[in-house]
Amino acid sequence: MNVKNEYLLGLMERVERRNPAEPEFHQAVREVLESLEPVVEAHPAYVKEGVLESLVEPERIIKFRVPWEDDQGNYHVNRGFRVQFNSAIGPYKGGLRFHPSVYEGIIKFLGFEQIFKNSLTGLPIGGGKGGADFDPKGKSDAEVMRFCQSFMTELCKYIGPDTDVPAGDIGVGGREIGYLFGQYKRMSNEFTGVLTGKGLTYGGSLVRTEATGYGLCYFTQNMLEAKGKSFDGATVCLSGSGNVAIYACEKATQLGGKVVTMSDSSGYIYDKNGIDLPLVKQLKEVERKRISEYVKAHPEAEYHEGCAGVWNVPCTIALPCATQNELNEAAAKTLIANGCIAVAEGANMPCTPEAVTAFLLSGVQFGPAKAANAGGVATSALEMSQNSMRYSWTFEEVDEKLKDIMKGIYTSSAEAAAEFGMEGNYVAGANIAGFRKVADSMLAYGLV
Ligand SMILES: NC(=O)C1=CN([C@@H]2O[C@H](COP(=O)(O)OP(=O)(O)OC[C@H]3O[C@@H](n4cnc5c(N)ncnc54)[C@H](OP(=O)(O)O)[C@@H]3O)[C@@H](O)[C@H]2O)C=CC1
Ligand SMILES: O=C(O)CCC(=O)C(=O)O
Repeated sequence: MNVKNEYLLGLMERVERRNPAEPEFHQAVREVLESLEPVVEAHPAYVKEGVLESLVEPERIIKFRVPWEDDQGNYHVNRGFRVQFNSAIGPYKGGLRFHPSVYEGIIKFLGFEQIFKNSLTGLPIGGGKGGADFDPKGKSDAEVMRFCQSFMTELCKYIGPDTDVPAGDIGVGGREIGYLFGQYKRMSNEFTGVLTGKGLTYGGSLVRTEATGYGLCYFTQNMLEAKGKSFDGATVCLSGSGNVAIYACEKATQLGGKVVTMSDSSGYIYDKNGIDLPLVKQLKEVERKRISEYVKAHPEAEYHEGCAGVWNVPCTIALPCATQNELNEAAAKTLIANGCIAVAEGANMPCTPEAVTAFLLSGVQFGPAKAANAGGVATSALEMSQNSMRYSWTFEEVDEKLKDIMKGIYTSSAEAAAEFGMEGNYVAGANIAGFRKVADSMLAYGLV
């Protein structure tokens, strides 16, 4: 770990020892602890009163069996998780991921990141995350429904509108949230804002679908403006073709950029004329097909097997929006050599630590996930507010609030970095700004 502070070195060693074989969780904790070195030295109470030790330990981990039946009558058992990481500043809040790669370490890394991200939004939401090692890909709607109902039959015992409010993430979109919400309502006999990302007919918020991708572009726009730059005329490379990627593509295009790539876990497309987004929406949101199908309608575009190659395409702005550790040091160096000036993380932790270091050292503006993709959870918190008020804001009202929140996140990250002599380092700035509000609340509570 890149710090001299003995306490932080010891704490990191303890995290690795107590959470073996969870490299993603170690990576997320290491990055935050590195950023906190100057804060801890300036404020010894955070160490003396055990705040940091508590912060790296989830308040609660729920792990459960999810039995379900497929359309052929075969039985399956998956594993479900909810990590309720930190409720110092509000009810646990964070998405559910359904993907075969899910295990406890992935959910812990995501839940840990969520603590700081949620704090940065300025809204009263704690950090949590959940999911299952279930793969919705290739399953029928009926199979997904049965899985979601079984998952919620257990999860409903531990969540509630003032306790823990899950939402979507990889593999959990509007369809899954509908099935999950329906089952919660049935089990609890209450119509309550217990999930976000709900459909507009049953308590969802306008802009929540678009929010993570739009917010990512608003954050990037703030970052670019600080250097007198903008999206206008920029070539943009995007990875992923799910919820975050689709709406990042839409907003980047509206702001004057030309998005030329998108990907899925099989490969990527390159369309030098700019991505045909209505086609991608049809393929991905409606037909649930592979991104390779794009070139059938656009033979002038290219499809390449292997998603990592997307970063070889020259661009001015790169927005990784697929998954963790998808952009490594070699890819970062290629982007830098090709003239990329800004990278902002739509996915959670998509850049490896070595890639982040390469960007920071070369002067590429870098927006870390905790700050750059916080628009999704911020709009979820706005959905919670609307549910509590039994009221709905217009699209324009929510979009304005989202813009203000992203500007606030940019400003607090930039100011915290500058305060500790790391101007322009938004990684350190976001970690410090997100940490302080949570840590000061924990100090106020005493040892709990
Ligand atoms: N949805 C939200 O509001 C938020 C999401 N995020 C983060 O954004 C990222 C994307 O989430 P979201 O768009 O919601 O998820 P979706 O399930 O809608 O889309 C995920 C996309 O990423 C691709 N992908 C998934 N796993 C891999 C992999 N191992 N390698 C390459 N590509 C992969 C998928 O391809 P394929 O279909 O082939 O699997 C798909 O294109 C995640 O890191 C998530 O945690 C962050 C903040 C909020
Ligand atoms: O909207 C939410 O509550 C969850 C968003 C999320 O999972 C994330 O920010 O990674």
